[in-house]
Parts: sequence; C-alpha cells; structure tokens
Amino acid sequence: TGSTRPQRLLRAVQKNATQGDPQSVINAIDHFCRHKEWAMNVGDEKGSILDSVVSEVNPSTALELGTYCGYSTVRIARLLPPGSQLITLEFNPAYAAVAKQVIGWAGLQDKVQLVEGPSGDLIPQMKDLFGVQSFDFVFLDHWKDRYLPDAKLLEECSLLRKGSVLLADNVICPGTPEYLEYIRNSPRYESRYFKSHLEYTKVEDGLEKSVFLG
Ligand SMILES: O=C(NCCCOCn1ccc2cnccc21)c1cc(-c2ccc(F)cc2)cc(O)c1O
Ligand SMILES: [Mg+2]
Repeated sequence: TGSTRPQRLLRAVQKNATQGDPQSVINAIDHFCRHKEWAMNVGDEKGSILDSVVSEVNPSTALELGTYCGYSTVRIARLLPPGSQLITLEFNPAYAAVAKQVIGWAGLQDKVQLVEGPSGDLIPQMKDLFGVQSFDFVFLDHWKDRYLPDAKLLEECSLLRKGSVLLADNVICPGTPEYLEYIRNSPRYESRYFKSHLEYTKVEDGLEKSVFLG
C-alpha cells in the first residue's frame, strides 16, 4: 500500500506552500503537476480564465461540481467577497479527504462547504441543506456526461436566476459534446468559448461560459 497521487499532491502543498496563503497553495500544486506528476486540476492557464470570470461575477453563492484535490476550489474561494459561500461537491471520499486538507492549508475553510455525494442526488437538496435560493456562479468540472443533465436539473430546481453564470471545464478534452450542443443552441443561454489548453499540456481544451437568461 503506497501513497496515492492526491496524497503526494497534498504532501507537496504541505512542504512548499505557506499556511493561510492561497496563492502559494496554487503555485505549489501547479509546480507539482508540471514537474512531478500530471493531475486533472484546471491548472494555471485555464485557472486564469476561471479567475477573471469569478472576479467579474463576484458571486455571493457559488457551486463547484467536482472538487478533486481542491485546486479550483482554492482559486474560486480566494476571490469571493466576505460573507459569500462556495459549495463544492465531490463523489470520491479519498479525493474529498485530500481536498479538505488543501482548502484548510489555504485558510479558506470558512468560505467553503465540501459535500460528498453524487450531484444528481445533492442538487435537489441544495435549498433544504444549505438554504440556497439560487447560484450566481456554477463551475462544472465533474463527469463530463453529467454536465448536461445537471445543468437541466439546476434549471428545474430553480437554482439559476437571470444572470447566473455557468463555466464548464474540458469542453474539448475530454469533451462534453451533448452539453455544448444544448447550451449553444438554447435560447435561454448566451454562451462564449474561451480557447485554452488541457492543464499542463499543449493539447487544445477550453472553457464554455454561459449566462442564464431566465
Ligand atoms: O474526469 C475529469 N474530471 C472529473 C473527475 C470525476 O468527477 C466525478 N465527480 C466529482 C463530483 C461529482 C458529483 N457527482 C457525480 C460525479 C462527480 C477530468 C479529466 C481530465 C483528463 C483529460 C485528459 C486525459 F487524458 C485524462 C483526464 C481533465 C480534467 O480537467 C477533468 O476534469
Ligand atoms: Mg477539469
């Protein structure tokens, strides 16, 4: 029984990042993934696009689907205004355990609610569990075949309001063709593609930003 990649990533954070300094946590993970072991964090190039969208939206309530090791959780939470909340869903308990420690190392635990379980079950419970009326911002980064059903579920549960922003990772690689087809052709969304690269590689990938029109 050796360590897992998420555990080695966490160890790199604890070794190279300063507690309470989110940027040093981001830098430590990017360095580990670029020079030691690739991992499926959104990364620095797409992360800068994520930062600009989060800053523009300035969300009071945000949802992340797919925590993994907490890299994008830290990127988003570090930009949130005081009093705002980020809810992040993770299916894999081992990933969630690492993410909790990464988020804690960054000192952002008070802004983040990490919930374990499948999005299809948890999204309908958001209002009851967290008193959320609607989400200003949603980052989709989980199973690529769940992007479309979960976007529809958010609509059906009235968890989106006029102006809510969905930002989807990996729309090219691994790819989310059904989601792109739906969201780009729906009269209820205004979408824009941000061309970039798969984290830590030269492979094309990108983010799709979609504004819900109500
Ligand atoms: O697969 C990826 N992410 C998803 C993880 C599981 O998420 C499961 N999951 C997390 C919450 C959650 C809630 N409900 C259901 C499932 C739920 C993912 C994969 C790649 C990638 C690209 C090229 C490769 F050669 C290999 C991998 C890159 C990425 O950026 C990704 O995000
Ligand atoms: Mg991703």
